[in-house]
Amino acid sequence: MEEEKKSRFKRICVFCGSSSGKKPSYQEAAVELGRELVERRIDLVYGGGSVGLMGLVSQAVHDGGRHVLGVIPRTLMPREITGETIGEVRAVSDMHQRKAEMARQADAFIALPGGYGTLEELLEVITWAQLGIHRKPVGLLNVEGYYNSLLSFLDKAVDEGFISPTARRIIVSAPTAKQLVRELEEHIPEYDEITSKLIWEEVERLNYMPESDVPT
Ligand SMILES: C/C(=C\CNc1ncnc2c1ncn2[C@@H]1O[C@H](COP(=O)(O)O)[C@@H](O)[C@H]1O)CO
Repeated sequence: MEEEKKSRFKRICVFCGSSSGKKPSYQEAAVELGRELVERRIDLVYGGGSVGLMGLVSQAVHDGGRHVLGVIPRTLMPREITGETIGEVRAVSDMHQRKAEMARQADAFIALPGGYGTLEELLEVITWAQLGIHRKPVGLLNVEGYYNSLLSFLDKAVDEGFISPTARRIIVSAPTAKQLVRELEEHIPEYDEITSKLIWEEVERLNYMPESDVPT
């Protein structure tokens, strides 16, 4: 009998398209990621609802018996906009509260293919990591090279002196869910000296980002 995989993460936040994308491989990757979380006994936090890849990953985690938490702004709650959310639903007042709550609840982040919403969520948690607001790993599931042009752009930003090599290494990318989660498990975050000295009192006061108790 195969031994159950253990994880250092209790809950992972997944950002992904509210659309399904044109290639079946995007949908397969969402289901595969959900199953990988189940196999490692990791719970899910995501943007709520059942549309697009969001519905596929949340259904796979729920079907596997893990806890699913959907964080959703009240405006997006009508079912005709977002669809049915399975598992626990947490209503928040706006999109900013949603990102903060999803980040607070997670020990790591993974972005599947998606559009503006996914990119915005991904770049925000990377920016927060860069500023030392959190120390949670950030993964990019680069299905069939979907994010190659983004990764090339980030390399250009390093070459041009806008992103430090340390900050570039915040993103862990891999082509499959299995590889990505394995790499995130082993990832040791690095910090620029200046940012590691910043104290985010305001952030802590608002209870946005308490330190994760995930061992690094
Ligand atoms: C109004 C439209 C769709 C609403 N549906 C959404 N339901 C829940 N969460 C959403 C929705 N749209 C965006 N999000 C959040 O952004 C990410 C997906 O955005 P993308 O632009 O599709 O990549 C996702 O992680 C959610 O947190 C009509 O589009």
